[in-house]
Amino acid sequence: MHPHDQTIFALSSGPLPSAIAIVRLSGSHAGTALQSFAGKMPAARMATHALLRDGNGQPIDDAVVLWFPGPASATGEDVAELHVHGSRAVVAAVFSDLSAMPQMRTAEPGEFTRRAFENGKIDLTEAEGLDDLIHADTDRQRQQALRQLKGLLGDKARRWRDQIIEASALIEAGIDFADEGDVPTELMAPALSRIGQLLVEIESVLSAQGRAERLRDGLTVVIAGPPNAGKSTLMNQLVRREVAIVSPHAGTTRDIIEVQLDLDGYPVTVIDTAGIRETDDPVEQEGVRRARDRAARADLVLWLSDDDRAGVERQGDAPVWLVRNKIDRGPDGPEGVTPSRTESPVLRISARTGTGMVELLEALVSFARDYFGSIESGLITRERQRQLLQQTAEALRRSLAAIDLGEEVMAEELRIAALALGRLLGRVDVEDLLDVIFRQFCIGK
Ligand SMILES: Nc1nc2c(c(=O)[nH]1)N(C=O)[C@@H](CNc1ccc(C(=O)N[C@@H](CCC(=O)O)C(=O)O)cc1)CN2
Ligand SMILES: Nc1nc2c(ncn2[C@@H]2O[C@H](COP(=O)(O)OP(=O)(O)OP(=O)(O)O)[C@@H](O)[C@H]2O)c(=O)[nH]1
Ligand SMILES: [Mg+2]
Repeated sequence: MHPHDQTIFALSSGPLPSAIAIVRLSGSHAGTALQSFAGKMPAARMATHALLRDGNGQPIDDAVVLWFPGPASATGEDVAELHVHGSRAVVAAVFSDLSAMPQMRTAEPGEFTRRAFENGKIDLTEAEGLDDLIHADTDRQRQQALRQLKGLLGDKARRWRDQIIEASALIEAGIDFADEGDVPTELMAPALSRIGQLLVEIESVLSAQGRAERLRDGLTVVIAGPPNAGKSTLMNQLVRREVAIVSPHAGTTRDIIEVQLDLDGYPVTVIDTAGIRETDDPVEQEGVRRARDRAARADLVLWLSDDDRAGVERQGDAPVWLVRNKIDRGPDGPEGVTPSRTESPVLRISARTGTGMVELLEALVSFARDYFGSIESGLITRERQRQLLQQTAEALRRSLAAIDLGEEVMAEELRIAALALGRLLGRVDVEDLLDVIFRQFCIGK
C-alpha cells in the first residue's frame, strides 16, 4: 500500500496539559473520522462546535472542529482538526479511537509538511522556512523565516529556472538551424544577454547575503578572563538572572554556562567560563581547558579584567574586546593609561552596579548588526541553498565562457544550472535529502 493511502494524525499543538489541544488529521479518511467523532460534517473551513463521541457513542469532549476538504487545504489532502480540551485524558481518548480506525496511523515528524510539499502546495525552500519559523526565538529570526515561508527565494528560483530554460531553448533552436556554420546571431544575442543578466542577479543575491544563514543559530559571545574578574557577575547582569554562582573566591566557575539572549531581535548565546590561570587543581584545569576551547570557537570574546594592566590571552581568531570591570572601585593604576596589550574597544563597566552596561549592550547590538549583515535583503538561510545557487552561477559562467566551444556545450551547462535550481526547489532527485530535512521537523507539523 502506498503510504499516502494512509491517513495520518498527530497532536499539532504544544505539550499537555494545555488549554486547548489540536489534533490534526490528513488523508482520505480524515472526513470519515471527523464524521464519526462529531456525528455530522461541519461546513468546509468553518469553526464548528461539536460534542465528540467515541466509537461506542460515549462522549469524549466538548470541542470545536474544522474541515478542510482537499485539495484546498494546507497539505492538499482532506484535513480535519479537532480542537479539544488539552488534557492528557481527552487526547488519549481521541488517539485511542483514531488508532482503532482502519488506514489511520500517527504521523512521523514533518509528515504533514512533507505531504504539502509532495502535493505541490509548497516548495522545498518554503518547507525549510516553515521549519525555521517554528523554531524562531527572536523577531528577526521570525521575519527571515517568514520571508522564506512566503516563497521569496522559491519564487526567484522558479523565475530564474524558467529563464534559463528559455535561453537554452533559443540556443538549441539555433543548433538545429545551423547544420552548417554558426548559429544565427539573432538567436544567440538575446540568449547570451539573458544569461548574463541572470548571472548578475544570482551573484548579487549570493553576495548581499551577509551571514543570514547564521541567524538561525545565532551569535556566540564568550566571557573569558582571569579568575575573579567578575565574569559570572557580568553574565548575571547581561541575562538579568542569577544563572551563575558569584563569589570572592577565585576559581568559582568550573563549568561552561550558556544562556540564550534576544538582543534587539538578534539571537545571542552568552557563555560564562572558568577564569583562565595556571592551576594544580585537576578539576579547575579541566574548567580552564573548556574555557579556552569555547573562547576559541566564539564569534566574539569579552575579555574581562579588573586590572588596568591586564593582558589578553587570545584564543582562536574571534575579535576580542577588553572589558575593564569593577570601575566602581576606582582606578588601581595610573588613570587614563592605555593598557599595553589590549585590543579595541576598551569598555569600562561595573558588573556589580550596572555602570557601563547600556554602552556594552549597545556595542553588542551593533556588533550583531554588522555581523549578520543586511539580513533584510538576505534570501539564503541554509548552506544547502547557498551551494545550489553557487552551482547555478558557476554553470552559467561556464556556459558563457563556452561560446567558442559550441552551442552544445553551452546548452549542457545551462541544463546543469537549471538542474541545480530544480534541486533548490526540491523538484529534482532529492529523495534522500527529503528524509533528512523532514525528520528534523516537529511531530504534528
Ligand atoms: N488551526 C490551524 N492553524 C494553522 C494551521 C493549521 O493547519 N491549522 N497552519 C498549518 O500549517 C498554519 C496556517 N497555514 C495554512 C496554510 C494553508 C491553508 C489552506 O487551507 N490552504 C488552502 C486554501 C487557500 C487559502 O484560502 O488560503 C490551499 O492552499 O489550497 C490553511 C492553513 C498556521 N495556523
Ligand atoms: N566592586 C566590584 N566587585 C565586583 C564587580 N563585579 C564582580 N565583583 C566581585 O568580584 C568577585 C568575583 O566575581 P565573579 O563574578 O564570581 O568572578 P568570576 O570572574 O566569575 O570568577 P571565577 O568564576 O572564579 O573565574 C565577587 O566577589 C564579585 O561580587 C564589580 O563590578 N565591582
Ligand atoms: Mg565565575
